Amino acid sequence: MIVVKVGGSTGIDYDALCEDVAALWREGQRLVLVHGGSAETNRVAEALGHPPKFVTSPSGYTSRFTDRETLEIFEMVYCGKQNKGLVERLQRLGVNAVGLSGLDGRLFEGKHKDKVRSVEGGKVKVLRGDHTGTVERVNTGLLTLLLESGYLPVLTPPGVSFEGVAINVDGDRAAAAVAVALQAEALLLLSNVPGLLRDFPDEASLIPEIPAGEVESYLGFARDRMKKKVLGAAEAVQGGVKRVVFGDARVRQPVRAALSGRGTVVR
Ligand SMILES: Nc1ncnc2c1ncn2[C@@H]1O[C@H](COP(=O)(O)OP(=O)(O)OP(=O)(O)O)[C@@H](O)[C@H]1O
Repeated sequence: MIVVKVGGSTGIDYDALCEDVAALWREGQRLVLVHGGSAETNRVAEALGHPPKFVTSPSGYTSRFTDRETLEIFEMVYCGKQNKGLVERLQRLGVNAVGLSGLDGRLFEGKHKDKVRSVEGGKVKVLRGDHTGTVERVNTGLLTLLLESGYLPVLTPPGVSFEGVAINVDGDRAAAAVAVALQAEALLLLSNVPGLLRDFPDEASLIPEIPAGEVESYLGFARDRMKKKVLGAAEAVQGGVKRVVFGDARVRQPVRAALSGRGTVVR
């Protein structure tokens, strides 16, 4: 079992990704696909007159402030355009893909965080009305049911709170939770960079390998949202996933490339 998370940043080649996924699936590789949609969500939010707002916590993590309207735009893009775009590509390639959000069947369940602390102009402010959370429980039973019946699950945030409210969860960390829940042999986090760069955006500064026990000490190289990927990788290896790869989703055969060790390999 492998879990592949493909981001939603600009430059990602979704056709190449789906061709690779479909070929591997036909060869018998069990797989779950998780995806993002941040760039398109920003574009649609601007177009709808509700521009995105990002907050940086005192510990340096950046996240989308998700009020109810943002959550609805987020769902339109993640559960709509992005999810169905991937499912359609896979269906055209003969793979019976099923697209679900973390709300469906309580696939990604966690605690609703209504408040977020944000550093603005050197001061810490508390913002209320946030719909975010962290995945604490994965509905493994539903995933197994689908996989055992021959369906390829294509999963996306949002998740669901214990009270049944939609919450924006980080896609990389959700993918890590799925990989741990399914005891996957590998988690591939594919985005629009070659891997974790020591000196972002210099692509020649790729870090080829990170020992599993030292992932968190590499957080310092990651800026803004890359930090969540590094955190997700740490959570996956701590949860028993043997290998995590930060790979490039702009290339042909991006899944095979990451599986063969191209990118940043954590093990
Ligand atoms: N040290 C670094 N190495 C590589 N990328 C970095 C680094 N620091 C910051 N980044 C940024 O992290 C981005 C990848 O994270 P991001 O969450 O934006 O991507 P994604 O997973 O494709 O999107 P989504 O949030 O839609 O799933 C890169 O596009 C890059 O701009």
